[in-house]
Amino acid sequence: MRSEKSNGSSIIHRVQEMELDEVELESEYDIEKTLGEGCFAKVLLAVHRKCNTKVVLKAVHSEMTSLKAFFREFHYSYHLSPHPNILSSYPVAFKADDCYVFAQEHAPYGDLAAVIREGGLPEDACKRVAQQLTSALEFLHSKQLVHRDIKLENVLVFAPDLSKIKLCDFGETRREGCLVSKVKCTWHPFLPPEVCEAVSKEKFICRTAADCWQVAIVLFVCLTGSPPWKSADLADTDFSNFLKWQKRRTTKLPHNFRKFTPRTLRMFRRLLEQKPEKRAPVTEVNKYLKDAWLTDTSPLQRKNSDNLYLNCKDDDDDDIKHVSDVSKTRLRKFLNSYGLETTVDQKAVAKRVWEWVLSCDNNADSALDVT
Ligand SMILES: Nc1ncnc2c1ncn2[C@@H]1O[C@H](COP(=O)(O)OP(=O)(O)OP(=O)(O)O)[C@@H](O)[C@H]1O
Repeated sequence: MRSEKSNGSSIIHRVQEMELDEVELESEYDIEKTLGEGCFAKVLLAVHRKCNTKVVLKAVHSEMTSLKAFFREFHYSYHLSPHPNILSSYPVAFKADDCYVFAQEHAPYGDLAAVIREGGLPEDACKRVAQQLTSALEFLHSKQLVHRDIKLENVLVFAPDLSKIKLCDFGETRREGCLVSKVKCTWHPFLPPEVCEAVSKEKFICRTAADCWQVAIVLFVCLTGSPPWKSADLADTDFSNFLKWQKRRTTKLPHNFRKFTPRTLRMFRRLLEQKPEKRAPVTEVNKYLKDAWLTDTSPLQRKNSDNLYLNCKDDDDDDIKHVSDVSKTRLRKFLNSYGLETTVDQKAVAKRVWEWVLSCDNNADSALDVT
């Protein structure tokens, strides 16, 4: 076995902390808009006045996260940046008002949740996502890191035909083998069974296999437009039907898997293996990239294909934003009906975020951007 030092991964496990300068955000940056809002952070598109450079500022509320957690996210984000399918973070971190802030590059087309359409995306676009996401995770896993929160919102889009995507949000990233508790705020349908069954606050071992499961769910959603089940536990009929088929207790293929070719089914069977120790590594996906994935292209998928390429020719940012906002709201509503896995008091978070939004922004327009 190679030592950590010889494969160059030791630096990445040594999270560096530093003195954070206090910066008055509005005096150094023009805040153009709020790009996104997660459970703990607000993501702002800003122009650094002195350099006239457009950057994205991820501002994590200091009451909702520890300095240690902030440094960990900043450290991993920065050190993983060299990979072409990982969002680039800049070596810029500071404190502003009640937030810890670091800077990133801007993804002009938002996240994958905004692109997903009812009926699924065209097969070639899904394969492009598969290849790039796999490459990013291979890189992470080679450094013994586990992302732990692979979902549509954490895959950013740099080209509307999905020929360039990047993985982001390393707030939950941990070293493989360490003890972790459940990710606090994520979509339930994306959780692997070993995480679903862990009791809240209970610690369990962090494994790369969790990312492999989540990649499979992301690909399933890309190909069909919705997740395969509400929750990966036996009480969920869709999941238990899949499990019966997977374990060859029945030949009856679950209805939502019927559009896949035998090769795609094999890929899902291997990546969605119930036991993490038996689950295929993320590189499994590469074995199927040259195969056909869908038995037939549905009319909806054909329409979505036209839209995807139409976006490529369309230079009007506002139109793209409108289409993606509508799509994202639809998907969010849908996933909400499936349940958000969270131990966070959502009302308290929302109240605090709003207080913070109002106190951070001098300008009422940017506060209105928050969805
Ligand atoms: N660099 C970027 N360019 C464009 N949009 C971005 C960028 N970074 C984040 N976003 C948008 O902001 C959203 C939230 O970002 P991010 O996942 O980093 O925040 P978070 O608070 O960690 O979220 P979570 O709820 O997953 O913990 C993303 O889903 C995306 O829509």
